[in-house]
Amino acid sequence: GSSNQPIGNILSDSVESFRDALLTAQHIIVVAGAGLSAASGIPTFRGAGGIWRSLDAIDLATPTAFAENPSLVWQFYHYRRVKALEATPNAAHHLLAKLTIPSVLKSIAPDFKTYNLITQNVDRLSTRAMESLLSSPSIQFEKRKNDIPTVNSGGSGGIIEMHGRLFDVRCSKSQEECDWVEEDLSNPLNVVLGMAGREAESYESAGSNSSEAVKNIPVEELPKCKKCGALARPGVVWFEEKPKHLDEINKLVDQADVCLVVGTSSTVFPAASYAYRVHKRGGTVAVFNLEESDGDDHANFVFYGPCETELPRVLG
Ligand SMILES: CC(C)NC(=O)[C@H](Cc1c[nH]c2ccccc12)NC(=O)[C@H](CCCC/N=C(/NCCC(=O)O)S[C@H]1O[C@H](COP(=O)(O)OP(=O)(O)OC[C@H]2O[C@@H](n3cnc4c(N)ncnc43)[C@H](O)[C@@H]2O)[C@@H](O)[C@H]1O)NC(=O)OCc1ccccc1
Ligand SMILES: [Zn+2]
Repeated sequence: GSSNQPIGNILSDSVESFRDALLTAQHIIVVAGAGLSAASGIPTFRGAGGIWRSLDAIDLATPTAFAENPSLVWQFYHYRRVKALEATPNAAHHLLAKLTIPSVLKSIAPDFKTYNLITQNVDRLSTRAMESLLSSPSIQFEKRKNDIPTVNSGGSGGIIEMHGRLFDVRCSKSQEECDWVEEDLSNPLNVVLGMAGREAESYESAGSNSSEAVKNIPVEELPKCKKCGALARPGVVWFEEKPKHLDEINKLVDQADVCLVVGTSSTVFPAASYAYRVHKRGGTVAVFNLEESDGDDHANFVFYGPCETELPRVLG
């Protein structure tokens, strides 16, 4: 573990001991981050992945950046929409989805009552993994046997997208002023963004990652609210903005006795505080990460390596 390990926080990587802890688990939560989608080709925020057109992703995901340059921020999110549409869920997404099947989860956590995924990712890959699970033949049989949860069915089996959804488009006015929002999977989202994206790609393939590739799209050509005609924005939660579903999440965090921390650097709050809260109450925390992260400080177990192989190895 990292040098500033608090005294007494013995970190184990024993699959056996972790599986033992699951035998008495009742309320299981998973807190996931960009590392969950890394194997699907979605860049993470840290390292090279976090740089778009030589701009830091974290600086673009703010209300200020959008107010100052909506053209730039829309091209950033359009790029991520294209990436996320081209991507497919990986083994880690599928494993976490499969655990929503009671008979599957019971085989490793016989006493479980609730299981919920709290994701910081906006790429919709966990939902797609769930949708393909629900449409798979074996599930149809299981469905008839006992009630399979639908996505976000409150209580258990839910996928909670606390930082919003990349494919949601909403009015840029405040909720109170205009509550228009719709999920729009069209690619491109609009012609101008499509053209800008394609031109940028030619830049990129010419090896220059420069901000020159960013077009200056007039605001009136950017996506519009279909209710009041105002400028629209991506339906994600930007820094300084209140995350979604906080009440439901806080209830789940307060009752959880097992928390899996998957592919997150545990640096963005309040998401980074959940494992700590479970650990402080004597719950079991297991971190799945390629490498050491701040999450190790409040964990009992750590499984270093790609989560797309470690999750199936430890929980499959
Ligand atoms: C930078 C940080 C210090 N700042 C914050 O936390 C801020 C401010 C703050 C609030 N409270 C605090 C307390 C202390 C300090 C600061 C704060 N928080 C906020 O602003 C939040 C909102 C934060 C949400 C911002 N939106 C995102 N995303 C959506 C948009 C978009 O995506 O564009 S955050 C975004 O960045 C974060 C990136 O972190 P990760 O997902 O973990 O990704 P990262 O690249 O960092 O790490 C990847 C990890 O995976 C590992 N990995 C890689 N590959 C693999 C692999 N294959 N397998 C396993 N692991 C792997 C790597 O090793 C690495 O560890 C995610 O949360 C992601 O969603 N809002 C808020 O607090 O509002 C107030 C409020 C509260 C209540 C009521 C009213 C108002
Ligand atoms: Zn509107």
